[in-house]
Amino acid sequence: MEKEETLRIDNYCFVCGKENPKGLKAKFISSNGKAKAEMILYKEYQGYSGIIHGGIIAALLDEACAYAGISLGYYTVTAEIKIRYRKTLKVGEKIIIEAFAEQIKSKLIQAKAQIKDSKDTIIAEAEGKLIIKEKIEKS
Ligand SMILES: CCCCC/C=C\C/C=C\C/C=C\C/C=C\CCCC(=O)SCCNC(=O)CCNC(=O)[C@H](O)C(C)(C)COP(=O)(O)OP(=O)(O)OC[C@H]1O[C@@H](n2cnc3c(N)ncnc32)[C@H](O)[C@@H]1OP(=O)(O)O
Repeated sequence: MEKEETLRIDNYCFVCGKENPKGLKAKFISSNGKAKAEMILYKEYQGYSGIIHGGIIAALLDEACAYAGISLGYYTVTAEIKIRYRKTLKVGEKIIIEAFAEQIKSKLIQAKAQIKDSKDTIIAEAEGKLIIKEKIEKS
Protein backbone atom coordinates (compact mmCIF):
# COMPACT_ATOMS: atom_id res chain seq x y z
CA MET A 1 0.00 0.00 0.00
CA GLU A 2 1.15 3.56 -0.79
CA LYS A 3 2.58 5.42 2.22
CA GLU A 4 0.42 8.40 3.18
CA GLU A 5 2.00 11.80 2.56
CA THR A 6 2.84 13.76 5.71
CA LEU A 7 2.04 17.45 6.01
CA ARG A 8 5.10 19.69 6.17
CA ILE A 9 5.28 23.18 7.64
CA ASP A 10 7.81 25.42 5.88
CA ASN A 11 6.48 28.90 6.78
CA TYR A 12 5.32 29.56 3.22
CA CYS A 13 1.61 29.18 3.91
CA PHE A 14 -0.14 31.82 1.73
CA VAL A 15 -2.23 33.01 4.68
CA CYS A 16 0.13 32.78 7.67
CA GLY A 17 3.62 32.00 6.37
CA LYS A 18 6.25 34.36 7.74
CA GLU A 19 8.61 33.60 4.83
CA ASN A 20 6.10 34.05 1.99
CA PRO A 21 6.67 37.51 0.49
CA LYS A 22 3.38 37.29 -1.44
CA GLY A 23 1.32 35.97 1.47
CA LEU A 24 -1.15 37.68 3.80
CA LYS A 25 1.05 37.13 6.89
CA ALA A 26 -1.91 36.71 9.23
CA LYS A 27 -0.87 36.08 12.84
CA PHE A 28 -3.19 33.64 14.57
CA ILE A 29 -3.19 32.88 18.24
CA SER A 30 -4.95 29.69 19.23
CA SER A 31 -5.74 27.52 22.22
CA ASN A 32 -8.41 25.10 23.45
CA GLY A 33 -10.16 24.83 20.09
CA LYS A 34 -10.24 28.57 19.44
CA ALA A 35 -8.24 30.76 17.09
CA LYS A 36 -8.07 34.51 16.56
CA ALA A 37 -6.27 37.06 14.39
CA GLU A 38 -6.61 40.75 13.67
CA MET A 39 -5.49 42.40 10.49
CA ILE A 40 -6.10 44.94 7.76
CA LEU A 41 -6.33 43.99 4.08
CA TYR A 42 -5.16 46.46 1.46
CA LYS A 43 -5.87 47.16 -2.21
CA GLU A 44 -3.65 44.30 -3.43
CA TYR A 45 -6.41 41.93 -2.25
CA GLN A 46 -9.44 43.61 -3.83
CA GLY A 47 -11.75 42.32 -6.54
CA TYR A 48 -14.09 45.17 -7.38
CA SER A 49 -12.61 48.57 -6.64
CA GLY A 50 -12.41 49.15 -2.89
CA ILE A 51 -13.88 45.73 -1.95
CA ILE A 52 -11.81 42.79 -0.72
CA HIS A 53 -11.99 39.68 -2.92
CA GLY A 54 -14.23 36.90 -1.61
CA GLY A 55 -11.55 34.30 -2.22
CA ILE A 56 -9.23 36.08 0.17
CA ILE A 57 -12.00 36.15 2.78
CA ALA A 58 -12.55 32.42 2.23
CA ALA A 59 -8.83 31.73 2.67
CA LEU A 60 -8.82 33.60 6.00
CA LEU A 61 -11.88 31.75 7.29
CA ASP A 62 -10.38 28.41 6.21
CA GLU A 63 -7.10 29.21 7.92
CA ALA A 64 -8.86 30.22 11.14
CA CYS A 65 -10.64 26.84 11.14
CA ALA A 66 -7.30 25.07 10.58
CA TYR A 67 -5.69 26.95 13.50
CA ALA A 68 -8.62 26.06 15.76
CA GLY A 69 -7.95 22.41 14.80
CA ILE A 70 -4.23 22.83 15.41
CA SER A 71 -5.03 24.09 18.91
CA LEU A 72 -6.75 20.74 19.57
CA GLY A 73 -3.45 19.09 18.65
CA TYR A 74 -4.04 18.05 15.04
CA TYR A 75 -2.93 18.98 11.57
CA THR A 76 -5.93 18.72 9.26
CA VAL A 77 -6.95 19.23 5.66
CA THR A 78 -10.18 20.96 4.76
CA ALA A 79 -12.70 18.57 3.22
CA GLU A 80 -15.53 21.10 2.95
CA ILE A 81 -16.13 24.74 3.73
CA LYS A 82 -19.37 26.70 3.40
CA ILE A 83 -19.14 30.46 3.42
CA ARG A 84 -21.81 33.10 3.88
CA TYR A 85 -20.73 36.58 2.78
CA ARG A 86 -22.92 38.99 4.74
CA LYS A 87 -21.41 42.42 4.03
CA THR A 88 -18.75 43.64 1.68
CA LEU A 89 -15.37 44.13 3.28
CA LYS A 90 -13.81 47.47 2.37
CA VAL A 91 -10.14 47.86 1.61
CA GLY A 92 -8.24 49.18 4.65
CA GLU A 93 -10.77 48.12 7.32
CA LYS A 94 -9.56 46.45 10.50
CA ILE A 95 -10.99 42.95 10.91
CA ILE A 96 -11.10 40.29 13.59
CA ILE A 97 -11.10 36.66 12.47
CA GLU A 98 -12.22 34.03 14.98
CA ALA A 99 -12.85 30.30 14.83
CA PHE A 100 -14.02 27.54 17.12
CA ALA A 101 -13.52 23.83 16.51
CA GLU A 102 -14.47 20.54 18.11
CA GLN A 103 -13.70 16.93 17.32
CA ILE A 104 -16.93 15.28 16.22
CA LYS A 105 -15.75 11.83 15.08
CA SER A 106 -12.43 10.04 15.10
CA LYS A 107 -11.07 11.86 12.05
CA LEU A 108 -13.59 14.71 11.66
CA ILE A 109 -13.28 18.15 13.20
CA GLN A 110 -16.11 20.59 12.64
CA ALA A 111 -15.30 24.28 12.85
CA LYS A 112 -17.09 27.60 12.64
CA ALA A 113 -15.38 30.86 11.81
CA GLN A 114 -16.35 34.47 11.38
CA ILE A 115 -14.87 37.76 10.33
CA LYS A 116 -16.09 40.90 12.06
CA ASP A 117 -15.26 44.54 11.58
CA SER A 118 -14.27 46.88 14.39
CA LYS A 119 -17.96 47.74 15.03
CA ASP A 120 -18.61 44.01 15.69
CA THR A 121 -20.60 43.61 12.46
CA ILE A 122 -20.28 40.15 10.90
CA ILE A 123 -18.73 40.45 7.44
CA ALA A 124 -18.61 36.73 6.65
CA GLU A 125 -18.98 33.39 8.38
CA ALA A 126 -18.02 29.83 7.60
CA GLU A 127 -18.63 26.23 8.58
CA GLY A 128 -15.77 23.89 7.85
CA LYS A 129 -15.22 20.14 7.97
CA LEU A 130 -11.61 19.26 8.62
CA ILE A 131 -10.12 15.80 8.35
CA ILE A 132 -7.36 14.92 10.78
CA LYS A 133 -4.14 13.89 9.06
CA GLU A 134 -1.62 13.97 11.93
CA LYS A 135 -1.35 14.40 15.64
CA ILE A 136 1.01 17.26 16.52
CA GLU A 137 4.02 15.93 18.42
CA LYS A 138 4.83 18.13 21.41
CA SER A 139 8.52 19.11 21.39
C1 LIG B 1 -0.32 23.49 19.61
C2 LIG B 1 0.89 23.98 18.82
C3 LIG B 1 0.46 24.75 17.61
C4 LIG B 1 1.66 25.13 16.82
C5 LIG B 1 1.22 25.70 15.51
C6 LIG B 1 2.42 26.06 14.81
C7 LIG B 1 2.48 26.34 13.59
C8 LIG B 1 1.34 26.27 12.67
C9 LIG B 1 1.95 26.39 11.40
C10 LIG B 1 1.37 26.26 10.34
C11 LIG B 1 -0.04 25.90 10.19
C12 LIG B 1 -0.22 26.20 8.88
C13 LIG B 1 -1.34 26.42 8.37
C14 LIG B 1 -2.51 25.69 8.31
C15 LIG B 1 -2.37 25.31 6.93
C16 LIG B 1 -3.28 25.27 6.06
C17 LIG B 1 -4.67 25.53 6.32
C18 LIG B 1 -5.39 25.42 5.03
C19 LIG B 1 -6.08 24.09 4.95
C20 LIG B 1 -6.04 23.64 3.56
O1 LIG B 1 -6.02 24.39 2.63
S1 LIG B 1 -5.90 21.98 3.27
C21 LIG B 1 -5.85 21.89 1.50
C22 LIG B 1 -7.20 21.78 0.91
N1 LIG B 1 -7.78 20.51 1.20
C23 LIG B 1 -7.36 19.39 0.62
O2 LIG B 1 -6.43 19.40 -0.15
C24 LIG B 1 -8.09 18.09 0.95
C25 LIG B 1 -8.09 17.18 -0.25
N2 LIG B 1 -8.94 16.05 0.02
C26 LIG B 1 -8.50 14.95 0.67
O3 LIG B 1 -7.34 14.83 0.99
C27 LIG B 1 -9.51 13.90 0.94
O4 LIG B 1 -10.62 14.00 0.12
C28 LIG B 1 -9.98 13.91 2.43
C29 LIG B 1 -8.79 13.63 3.36
C30 LIG B 1 -10.66 15.21 2.80
C31 LIG B 1 -10.99 12.76 2.60
O5 LIG B 1 -10.33 11.61 2.19
P1 LIG B 1 -11.15 10.32 1.78
O6 LIG B 1 -12.31 10.69 0.95
O7 LIG B 1 -10.15 9.31 1.30
O8 LIG B 1 -11.73 9.92 3.10
P2 LIG B 1 -11.17 8.97 4.22
O9 LIG B 1 -11.59 7.60 3.86
O10 LIG B 1 -9.73 9.22 4.52
O11 LIG B 1 -12.09 9.51 5.37
C32 LIG B 1 -11.65 9.73 6.62
C33 LIG B 1 -12.85 10.09 7.43
O12 LIG B 1 -13.29 11.41 7.05
C34 LIG B 1 -14.64 11.39 6.75
N3 LIG B 1 -14.94 12.42 5.72
C35 LIG B 1 -14.27 12.61 4.59
N4 LIG B 1 -14.78 13.64 3.93
C36 LIG B 1 -15.81 14.10 4.70
C37 LIG B 1 -16.73 15.15 4.58
N5 LIG B 1 -16.70 15.97 3.52
N6 LIG B 1 -17.63 15.34 5.55
C38 LIG B 1 -17.67 14.54 6.63
N7 LIG B 1 -16.80 13.54 6.81
C39 LIG B 1 -15.89 13.33 5.84
C40 LIG B 1 -14.89 10.01 6.24
O13 LIG B 1 -16.26 9.69 6.36
C41 LIG B 1 -14.03 9.20 7.16
O14 LIG B 1 -14.66 9.01 8.42
P3 LIG B 1 -14.58 7.61 9.21
O15 LIG B 1 -13.08 7.34 9.41
O16 LIG B 1 -15.31 7.88 10.47
O17 LIG B 1 -15.21 6.64 8.31
